[in-house]
Amino acid sequence: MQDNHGAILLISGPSGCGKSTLLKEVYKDISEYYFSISTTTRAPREGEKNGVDYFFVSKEDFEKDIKDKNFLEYANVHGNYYGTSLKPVKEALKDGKLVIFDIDVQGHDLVKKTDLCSFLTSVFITTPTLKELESRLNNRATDSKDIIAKRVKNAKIEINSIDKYDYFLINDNLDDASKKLVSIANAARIKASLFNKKQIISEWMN
Ligand SMILES: Nc1ncnc2c1ncn2[C@@H]1O[C@H](COP(=O)(O)OP(=O)(O)OP(=O)(O)O)[C@@H](O)[C@H]1O
Ligand SMILES: Nc1nc2c(ncn2[C@@H]2O[C@H](COP(=O)(O)O)[C@@H](O)[C@H]2O)c(=O)[nH]1
Repeated sequence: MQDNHGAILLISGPSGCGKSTLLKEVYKDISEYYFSISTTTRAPREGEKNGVDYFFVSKEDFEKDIKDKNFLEYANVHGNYYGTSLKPVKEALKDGKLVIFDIDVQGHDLVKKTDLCSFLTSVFITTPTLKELESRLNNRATDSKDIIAKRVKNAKIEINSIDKYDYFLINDNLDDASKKLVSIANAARIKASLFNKKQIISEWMN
């Protein structure tokens, strides 16, 4: 019986709640993972590297990828395209890796509709308050006032999707939140391994 199962850990949450910061902490404590690097039409921020943070592409190239069916999911988020490439995700799952998605609520809904949903564990992350979210976006100082206002406005819409997720995590104290996320990542592998139920039942019956 195969015991090397792939799994998907999908995290969403309003811009600035600390998803990337939390993931950096989690990577210190988990192994055999693959972070799905998204493709986006957003301009790179200072310090962001192509192929590390995102694959930064033009709108035309993104639309060609849509046409060629290269995405598992894609969405317009805060005015730009973002998408998850299907091929590397499938390969990582085949290799038994824990595949990590940092995607928005629309992407979550779309992944849930695909045949990869059996591998999925999802977590919605927030700050304790909306004020704290705004303050983190301001302190991060990577976006203009207009962009921050748009992201805070969208946060109020995104929070309504909270009940669609398996877990809800408040990123208040970073250390506490990252420990909880490590536990969820480990549970995600166990959940995906239950996929083998049918195989076990059929072995018992034959
Ligand atoms: N627990 C925390 N307490 C205080 N500040 C935090 C905490 N976690 C993250 N931050 C800070 O909040 C800011 C936003 O964090 P981060 O960039 O990780 O958010 P994000 O959810 O990945 O945002 P986006 O969706 O825009 O990519 C950063 O400046 C980060 O240092
Ligand atoms: N539906 C998707 N959403 C994605 C993807 N990659 C990132 N995101 C989400 O976009 C926002 C904004 O990110 P930022 O880097 O511009 O601050 C954030 O909520 C991400 O989770 C994707 O491939 N698909």
